[in-house]
Amino acid sequence: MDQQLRITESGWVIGPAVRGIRMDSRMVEPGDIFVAVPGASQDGHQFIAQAVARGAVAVVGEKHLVDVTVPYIQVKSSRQAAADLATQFYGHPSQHLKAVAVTGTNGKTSVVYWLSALLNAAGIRTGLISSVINDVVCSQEPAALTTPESPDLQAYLAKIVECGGDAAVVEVSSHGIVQQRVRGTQFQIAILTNITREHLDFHGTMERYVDAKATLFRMLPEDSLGAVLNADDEHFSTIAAQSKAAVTSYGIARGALRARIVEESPWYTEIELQGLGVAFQTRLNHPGRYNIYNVLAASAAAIKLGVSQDILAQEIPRLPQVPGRMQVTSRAGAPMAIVDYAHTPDGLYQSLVTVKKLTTGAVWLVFGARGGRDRGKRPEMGRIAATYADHVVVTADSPNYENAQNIANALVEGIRAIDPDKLAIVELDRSEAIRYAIGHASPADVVLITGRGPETTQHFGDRDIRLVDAEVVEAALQERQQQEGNDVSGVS
Ligand SMILES: CC(=O)N[C@H]1[C@@H](OP(=O)(O)OP(=O)(O)OC[C@H]2O[C@@H](n3ccc(=O)[nH]c3=O)[C@H](O)[C@@H]2O)O[C@H](CO)[C@@H](O)[C@@H]1O[C@H](C)C(=O)N[C@@H](C)C(=O)N[C@H](CCC(=O)O)C(=O)O
Ligand SMILES: Nc1ncnc2c1ncn2[C@@H]1O[C@H](COP(=O)(O)OP(=O)(O)OP(=O)(O)O)[C@@H](O)[C@H]1O
Repeated sequence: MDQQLRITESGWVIGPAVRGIRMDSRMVEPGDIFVAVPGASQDGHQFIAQAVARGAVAVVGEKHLVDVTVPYIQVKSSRQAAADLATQFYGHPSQHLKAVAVTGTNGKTSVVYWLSALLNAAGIRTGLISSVINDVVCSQEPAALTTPESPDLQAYLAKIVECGGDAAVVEVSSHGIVQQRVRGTQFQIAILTNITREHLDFHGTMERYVDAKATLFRMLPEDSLGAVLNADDEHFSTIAAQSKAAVTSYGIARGALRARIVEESPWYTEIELQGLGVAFQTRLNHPGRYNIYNVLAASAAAIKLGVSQDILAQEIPRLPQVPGRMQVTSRAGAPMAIVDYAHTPDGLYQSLVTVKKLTTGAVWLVFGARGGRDRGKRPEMGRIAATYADHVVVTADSPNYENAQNIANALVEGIRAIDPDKLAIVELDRSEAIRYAIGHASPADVVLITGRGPETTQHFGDRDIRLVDAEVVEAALQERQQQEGNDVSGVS
């Protein structure tokens, strides 16, 4: 076969027989180009022979290698090459779309879902790339990462174009930015929700974490529709200063688009949106002040993309439930159970203060912390749990390769520092922990289960367990009902 990959002074030349770009040898099919990436736990260069055996027609890598049996091109950065190759191979799909990036510590998925709902309601056919699903307008599949690797992202964007999409809303993690997964994607708008502590295992310091987020805004072309930034966030000025493109701000206290709170109830907020050419009153049927920020972010971007005030006023009250975010299950005579994805200190704080307003009873919190991630946030999350919950059940999240008991101990340390009496129990079996809280709570109480939202798999080293919090909640509520039925029949 003719050589299918060359690099020239003007860039990559990809042959007509190339079928795709792969960074994982296990996914290689005949005709693919394999890009070997040195990773945190493995080195992609070790898998070149496997990729070639599976039919790779060319290989790109960072090491000097002489024994590769197909054309091998050495580059400075494999991740950069993968992004450049993928963007070119898929025909620069973002240039045919209104592409919007959403980044921030918390709220990305909510904003991505809500913005795509607003755009679709306005007749702008919108694809959605998120940590929950990747929806390419004519089909969708579950997501593996928050931001797909660059070849996958470009393939999704190309599919959105092929399916007749007009826009794409992409959830962009800080890992994704640093690992160049969005390189080559031409965004028209980049949204920042907020920046609080997270992922310091990966970034090292808050300064580097903020700078990783800022990279996305440095990437925005001057003639794009610009940055949409939370004016109430403490990092607003730092990020705004780095955008060459226009900055549109939003907020409750300040911002070009502001939300005046007309009426605040535990379950909804009546808000008046003012600025950017709109002024109207509407109702957000999702609890929590943080969701006002999420709707502001989505609305500001929607307005920039031409969505009218009438559509916003009509659609905001029916914005969808984001899977696993404040997902409520209630049964008569039993405590209300809420599954939420809060997994950062600020997310947990927001979630707890919101839930506290939903009940006159006590708040039970069932939570853990993910293994292999930012250890420093654990005692802080323990302190927040003890401050805002009435009873705390410590359990396992996905421990990954860490010891679940050690993770729990770090959470307990934070709880004990505030109030040892808040700790109801440490139960590492997550199903049992949820059962315990639902079994012991009073009907007026709320049981909040945080950290995993809609996730379906708990990872213990190399062992995976299927576990969906909402399913365990259902089973626990049924058990409670049965138990109460038995108790009543026992009495009579
Ligand atoms: C910490 C991190 O970002 N890890 C990512 C990184 O893994 P790594 O560097 O450890 O890769 P590795 O396992 O050492 O393998 C190195 C290379 O060899 C390849 N390989 C590996 C095995 C094999 O048999 N054949 C093969 O070709 C891998 O595909 C990879 O390209 O590169 C891999 C592939 O390029 C990613 O899949 C992997 O994401 C893992 C799955 C992950 O969980 N990442 C999380 C931390 C992540 O990125 N999360 C953010 C969001 C976080 C948030 O918002 O909370 C996200 O965007 O999803
Ligand atoms: N604007 C916000 N500010 C603070 N906390 C928020 C905000 N929006 C949502 N949260 C909390 O964070 C949790 C995760 O929300 P969401 O999934 O929208 O964020 P995310 O940034 O996409 O997280 P991830 O990237 O890890 O998927 C929610 O369940 C809620 O508890």
